[in-house]
Amino acid sequence: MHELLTSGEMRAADARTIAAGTPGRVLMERAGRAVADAVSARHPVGTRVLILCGPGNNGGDGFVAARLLVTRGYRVEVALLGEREALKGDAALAAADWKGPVAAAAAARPDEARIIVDALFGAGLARELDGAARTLVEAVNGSGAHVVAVDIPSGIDGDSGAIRGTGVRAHETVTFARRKPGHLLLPGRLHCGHVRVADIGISDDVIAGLAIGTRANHPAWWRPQFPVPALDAHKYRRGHAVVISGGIAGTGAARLAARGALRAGAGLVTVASPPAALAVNAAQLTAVMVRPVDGADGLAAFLEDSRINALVIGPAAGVGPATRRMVETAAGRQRALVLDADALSSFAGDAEGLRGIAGAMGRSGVILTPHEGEFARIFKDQSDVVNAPSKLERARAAAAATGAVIVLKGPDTVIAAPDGRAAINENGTPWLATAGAGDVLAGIAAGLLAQAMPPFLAACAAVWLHAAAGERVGPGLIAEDLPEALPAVLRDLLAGIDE
Ligand SMILES: NC(=O)C1=CN([C@@H]2O[C@H](COP(=O)(O)OP(=O)(O)OC[C@H]3O[C@@H](n4cnc5c(N)ncnc54)[C@H](O)[C@@H]3O)[C@@H](O)[C@H]2O)[C@@H](O)CC1
Ligand SMILES: Nc1ncnc2c1ncn2[C@@H]1O[C@H](COP(=O)(O)OP(=O)(O)O)[C@@H](O)[C@H]1O
Ligand SMILES: [K+]
Repeated sequence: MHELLTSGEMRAADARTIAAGTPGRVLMERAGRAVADAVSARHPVGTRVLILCGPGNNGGDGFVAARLLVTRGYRVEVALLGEREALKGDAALAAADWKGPVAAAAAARPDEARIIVDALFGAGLARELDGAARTLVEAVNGSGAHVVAVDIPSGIDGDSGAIRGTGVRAHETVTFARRKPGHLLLPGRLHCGHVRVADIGISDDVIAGLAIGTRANHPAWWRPQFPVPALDAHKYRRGHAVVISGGIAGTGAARLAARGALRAGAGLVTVASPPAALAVNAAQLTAVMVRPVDGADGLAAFLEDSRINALVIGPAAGVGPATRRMVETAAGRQRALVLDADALSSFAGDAEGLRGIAGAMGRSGVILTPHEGEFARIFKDQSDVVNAPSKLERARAAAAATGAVIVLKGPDTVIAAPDGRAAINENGTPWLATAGAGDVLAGIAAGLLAQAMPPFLAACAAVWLHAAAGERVGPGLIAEDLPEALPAVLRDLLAGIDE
């Protein structure tokens, strides 16, 4: 149920269902019924409902909802954007079954409605809203009515979440079969309100047959591979993660990451500290160990210990050749890697260099955790990456370009694998927008890599756990709280209580 369908994939699902014997008009009837159900679930019979229908099948769903709501006793008004004679196919059939008046869109009075059903544009949105469509959407947004969007708020691009000209701000959205990327990606998500998925008879088999590559990031699909210590576990079986510390004025970030890795379950975690910062690190670490490691040569010597199997490089590490050499040293010794912050900025404009790193890693895997600023810095010369049509596709293109798992952070974090799989995260809280939160995320990812979780799933799990920890702490959250919130999050996760 967590697949996210593009408009093209939804069309394919529709076509396959119709080919298997369910007429399109029946799908539309079920879609319209789900919209009518959403209205009648919350609003008393007799309430005035304005249904705004567009020129395509989204409008057809609106005509069905109008007919059903009248039979249930609602005071329904229908306004159509475009000419009734221009309606085609199932939408024309649905309009013919509506026996009430149809006003022109220009005559609609959104400000007088209690409820507005937005059935203007759905998956067929093809360009920016302008003219009458734009005026109507702006009137809806200014109306104060409760707005129910059909499929996706009109003006929101279902594939990218972008606003095309202007976009309806809905209180709830009823979509069909599965959600679409635009329901999760910003700014689309902010326009959708509560999203409910209605079953209109597109089967799970049809969806499975489409081999959908994008999902909402949900534990259901990575929990089976989530590392849980066996009865006879010992710490070395749970992996040894290492975090490279910055210099004397920049040690906190590494400690945050290290604490995240330890709480995520790595058996041992060591902060590898420049000798000059050793005392600062040592004074503040207990369960996390600390070792003096001097530059790339020091790291090479430290990595003689083959039990060290995952590293975080980047938090407060410093931008420049010294950090790059650390990354190259770790990659050459085929340890799983999480590259964050300064390690990413050390590859500004050099996606090719990162590709070399991922190429040197063999099967160990590398996870890159850029925020938007770092992402833009790395890929500034890769127009196919920076100009991809959505955050989802940018992350996917970046993963393909580097051969690394990409975690493109933010309120709608996208996790993408080089093989094209991608997940959009939806849990979390804006309280995570605080210094050091990203360092903890890098550490959690490394903790899972140390326990041999496959890199893409480890990245998905880390993002979800980090966000769930953020939700649990909530107001007042500081980065130090996140590792400490993990035990309760993990307990619920492993008990199957999904947040
Ligand atoms: N695919 C499916 O499985 C199902 C689809 N259904 C509905 O069908 C919708 C998709 O229908 P369509 O493909 O007909 O597309 P839409 O109804 O979303 O929009 C297409 C129409 O809008 C016009 N248009 C697009 N962008 C415009 C703009 N910016 N300004 C003015 N006009 C614009 C197009 O010329 C076309 O006439 C879905 O969103 C859903 O609501 C449902 O009936 C149930 C089944
Ligand atoms: N508004 C938000 N809602 C949810 N999560 C957020 C929001 N803003 C930031 N985050 C998350 O917080 C973390 C911040 O990381 P980052 O930008 O690297 O900050 P820092 O470098 O200070 O640690 C990321 O995991 C990001 O996804
Ligand atoms: K709509």
